[in-house]
Amino acid sequence: MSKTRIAFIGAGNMAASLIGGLRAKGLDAAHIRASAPGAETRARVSAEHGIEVFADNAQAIEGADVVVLAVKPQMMKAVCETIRPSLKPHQLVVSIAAGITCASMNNWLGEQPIVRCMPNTPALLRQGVSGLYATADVTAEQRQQAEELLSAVGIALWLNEEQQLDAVTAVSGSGPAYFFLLIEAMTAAGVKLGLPADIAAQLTVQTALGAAHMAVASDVDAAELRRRVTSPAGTTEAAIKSFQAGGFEALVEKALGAAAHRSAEMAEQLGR
Ligand SMILES: NC(=O)C1=CN([C@@H]2O[C@H](COP(=O)(O)OP(=O)(O)OC[C@H]3O[C@@H](n4cnc5c(N)ncnc54)[C@H](OP(=O)(O)O)[C@@H]3O)[C@@H](O)[C@H]2O)C=CC1
Ligand SMILES: O=C(O)[C@@H]1CCC=N1
Repeated sequence: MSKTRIAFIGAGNMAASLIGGLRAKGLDAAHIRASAPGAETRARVSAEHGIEVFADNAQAIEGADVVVLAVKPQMMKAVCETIRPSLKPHQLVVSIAAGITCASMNNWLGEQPIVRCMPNTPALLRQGVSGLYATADVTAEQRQQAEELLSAVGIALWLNEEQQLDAVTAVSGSGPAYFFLLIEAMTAAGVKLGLPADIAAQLTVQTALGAAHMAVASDVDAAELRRRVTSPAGTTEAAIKSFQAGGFEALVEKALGAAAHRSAEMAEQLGR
């Protein structure tokens, strides 16, 4: 990784997280470039990370080993078209865009080694998790470069089938939002039960953090950890019974199904 040259197309939230992770892992700022249309974005990312920035995407990818596409899915086609004439066959393209397939990117870019990934926003704190899929053109060295890029901001997990990225998007890509929703709902319920809002929020967030740490550190699964909190005929049992009577598991399955479906639908709508 120390010699890899990386160009980011798009310098928003996710790109800035990845750049921060790479810098923290010791990648020289001179090996990283980024492009974005907004002068403010360019000034911010350059000031924060000391990297060279460009308004022109084609200029940004000059000399790069890895080109990271970190723009919104709706921008991917247009962005691919801006870099296609300058892209060299050996340059690895890494896309983090939701719902844009490798086949679409190959149509827009020409035949090119591609790694398609789905990271998530805890990458900002280097606590992210990503799913990665590589096309057949990707070499072993390029797989390693992609893995090092994503593991600079968390855990990187390889998938054998591209379609599984729809499920990764549903579970972990969008996942932080589900936990935030639960935090919002538990805080509001705590307030309804008589707690001051700041106390309800602290109790909720620290409980989420503690539970996540336990789930990571424990050698038993989440179901067993839950059983250990749930005393027979106690308070937790009353709450869990209420969740389950409301169809909690089925609702979670339905929600994640909707996210995965939307990912596949975006591939269909935006991939042309
Ligand atoms: N947010 C999330 O939770 C996750 C997002 N993703 C994926 O990551 C990608 C980026 O998302 P995110 O970082 O949140 O988005 P942001 O909106 O924060 O960043 C998008 C960036 O793209 C730049 N951009 C827009 N048009 C162009 C162009 N023509 N050429 C070059 N750059 C351009 C924008 O520039 P400017 O700032 O100047 O407008 C901005 O810097 C998306 O595809 C999303 O699906 C993946 C996993 C999780
Ligand atoms: O909501 C979205 O479409 C993006 C992809 C995963 C998280 N945010």
